[in-house]
Amino acid sequence: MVATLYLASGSPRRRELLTQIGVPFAPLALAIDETPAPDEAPAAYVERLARDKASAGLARLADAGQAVVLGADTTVVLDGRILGKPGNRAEALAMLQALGGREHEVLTAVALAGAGRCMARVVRSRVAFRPLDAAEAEAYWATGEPLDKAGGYAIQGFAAVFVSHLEGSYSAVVGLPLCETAQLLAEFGISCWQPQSQ
Ligand SMILES: Cc1cn([C@H]2C[C@H](O)[C@@H](COP(=O)(O)OP(=O)(O)OP(=O)(O)O)O2)c(=O)[nH]c1=O
Repeated sequence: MVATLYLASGSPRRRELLTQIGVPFAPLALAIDETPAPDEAPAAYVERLARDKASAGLARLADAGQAVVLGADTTVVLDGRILGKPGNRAEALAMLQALGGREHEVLTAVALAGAGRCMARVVRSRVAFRPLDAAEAEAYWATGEPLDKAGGYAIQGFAAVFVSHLEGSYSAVVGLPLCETAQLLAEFGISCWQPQSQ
């Protein structure tokens, strides 16, 4: 019997990305503390959060024996420093100014929990921004896009005009590495490209 997949995420991007590869799922709302531990390395941090989201989601389900839960986490890393979601305008402007004219990393982890195990993958991408001035950062803030995005920007949105180079996984930067996600799903017997009626 094929397990039911649950997506433990409030991110509309993750819902869209999973739908893009033809994987049906049920949404699962979760609240997880996303504070990094002291001196936690960025890759360890995103993997821990993705695993926590998947495991906490599974623990919430009555039919956990038949379920697989997907959790994911994305963070931006500049000079080894984790840039989470900006809490306000000043933080967003500072992040954008710091990212301008530089290359940074985007780390996304995806984890699947079910059938007594939890498997995770971490995907690392490099993104370069062209230089941007204070007025552009301010104008970008005014679009409303930065607030709920790691690093204060959305590559899939208006911030695309800042991105001069990308090396790695575009879907991972948006929030879910689709190649690695499909491989993990296959480990749990869940295929992609499923007909919509299923
Ligand atoms: C860098 C970048 C991040 N993001 C988003 C992806 C994630 O939604 C968000 C990072 O925060 P996350 O904590 O990874 O995810 P979330 O809080 O939105 O959703 P949940 O924890 O419930 O799964 O930033 C973009 O949409 N585009 C980008 O270019």
